[in-house]
Amino acid sequence: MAQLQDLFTTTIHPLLSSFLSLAPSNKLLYGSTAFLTSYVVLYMPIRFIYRVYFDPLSGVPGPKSALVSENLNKLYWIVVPWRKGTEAFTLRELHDRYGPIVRTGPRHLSFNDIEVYNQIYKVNTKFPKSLDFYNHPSANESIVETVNIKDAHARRAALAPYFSKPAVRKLEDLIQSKVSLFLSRVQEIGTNVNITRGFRCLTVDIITSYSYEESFDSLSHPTFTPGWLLGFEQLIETTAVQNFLPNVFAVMEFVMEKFLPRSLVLTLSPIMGDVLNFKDVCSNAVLGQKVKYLAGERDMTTIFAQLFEDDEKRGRKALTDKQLIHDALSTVAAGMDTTGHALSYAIYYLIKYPDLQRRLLEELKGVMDSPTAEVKEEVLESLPLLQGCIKESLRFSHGVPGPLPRDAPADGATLLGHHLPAGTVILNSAYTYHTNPTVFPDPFKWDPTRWLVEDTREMERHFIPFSRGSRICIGMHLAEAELSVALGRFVRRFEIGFMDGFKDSDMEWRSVFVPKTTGMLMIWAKEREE
Ligand code: HEM
Repeated sequence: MAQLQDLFTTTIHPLLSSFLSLAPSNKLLYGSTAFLTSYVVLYMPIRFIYRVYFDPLSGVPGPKSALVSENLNKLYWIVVPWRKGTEAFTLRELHDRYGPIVRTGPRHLSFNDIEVYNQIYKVNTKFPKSLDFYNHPSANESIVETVNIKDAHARRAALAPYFSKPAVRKLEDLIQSKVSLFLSRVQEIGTNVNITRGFRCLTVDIITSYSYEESFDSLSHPTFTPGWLLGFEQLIETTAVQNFLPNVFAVMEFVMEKFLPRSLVLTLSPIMGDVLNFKDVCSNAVLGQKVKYLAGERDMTTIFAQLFEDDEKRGRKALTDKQLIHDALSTVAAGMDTTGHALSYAIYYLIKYPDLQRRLLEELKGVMDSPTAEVKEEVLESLPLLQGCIKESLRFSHGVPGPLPRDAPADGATLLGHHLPAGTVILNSAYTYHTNPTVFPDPFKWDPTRWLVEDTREMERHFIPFSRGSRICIGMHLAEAELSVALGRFVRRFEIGFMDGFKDSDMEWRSVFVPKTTGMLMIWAKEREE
């Protein structure tokens, strides 16, 4: 006790007194330096030791460097240029090194075990989407980012009837007519066709016609490059930053949207300008429709119309304007790039492997006697090689390749023999499952014939482009119909080839929520003679 008193009078007291006698600006400087130093030199090492040896997750294998700081881990994927968007690849490597469960951060566990996956992504799951990830200010009130299980269930229930298989069958005329328009536009352009963007325009015109009665009319753009698409491409680039600094992004967005003329925003930050333009297109579409609906135009058969009013029978409130805008934005995003990307991969590989293209053409000729013949989706769905090409392209594009994080429930969970306390964030990446060499031999080979064998059950069990369970992709049947009709009719109609200058490396991707290729798929297309 006497020693403590000595320490106080000889060291601490003089230090404190001289600190208190400093000028206020010096006080701030020395105070923050002392705080930062003790944070880095004392707090961080002690916290690190606790995480490595004493934390409830300390028994889970994984790189110890990942336990230093949650924020540094996130920052790593944002600021190191060559690591941007490569998290999915790293997670797969970590599973190769450490096994089916890896601790990838202080609170983060990644899994590579399909039974665990099925337990988490199931109907009536107790594992909600994690706010650690679903917090992007531009979409955090959308259905996709609704983390509360009950709220998400109510919002899905309102949309589900519009996306069931029978409902999508009723959309066949719309899908076929948009595909016809798309094919004639491709024929007209003929050379230097940016088919990556072409497929995006096709899928977005379908989903916007269904959502708002009027499509964005992207297919009529001379080069498939409408302004809003550039905005979308920029928005998707900002997802990691939005996730890391949601409040900063939200404030920036708010200030730029409400207080600055758009021309100035476009000069100061072209990315933000494009993002806001894209947001405007989506919000004008949905709010414009709401005005018409509330003015008495009630005979709309679109997805959004029923969300403008309370549904007393089901105890559901009308969506707020912010929810409507976020849904409009995320439905376009969810439905466009995923489908477009799978179609681009199919075309890329069919050009690369002409023998497979010839085989597919023969199959298609069996149901379409001329390059421009009509064919029902139902018929295309029954063609084994076409469906093999679609499955393989979905396996290669993954839907969302990186983790779709879920939280451990409030009372924790035990997975693969480890207890996960509440607050644990659980990661599962489609990329890891889709490239498992035991299930998909030679996994990086695009091989649609792997789906033509008698027993595909093991592959199907590991095939998760649309996710599973109560948060499975709501647009899955629509996407499947678009994929069959667009790919089948495209290959039957055109001879195709790469443009000079196109390189295989243009199709390499990194994950910005959805995959983003380094370049665009540039092709020529010429109508077949027979
Ligand atoms: C090949 C095409 C598609 C793929 C691979 C795909 C994939 C996915 C995946 C993996 C999820 C789960 C995301 C998560 O857990 O956070 C999802 C959710 C969703 N998808 Fe798709 N999607 C496709 C097409 C579509 C289409 C055409 C629509 C049309 C509207 C759509 C609308 C949605 C919506 C609204 C959700 C959120 C569901 C929820 O959170 O409960 N998707 N999709």
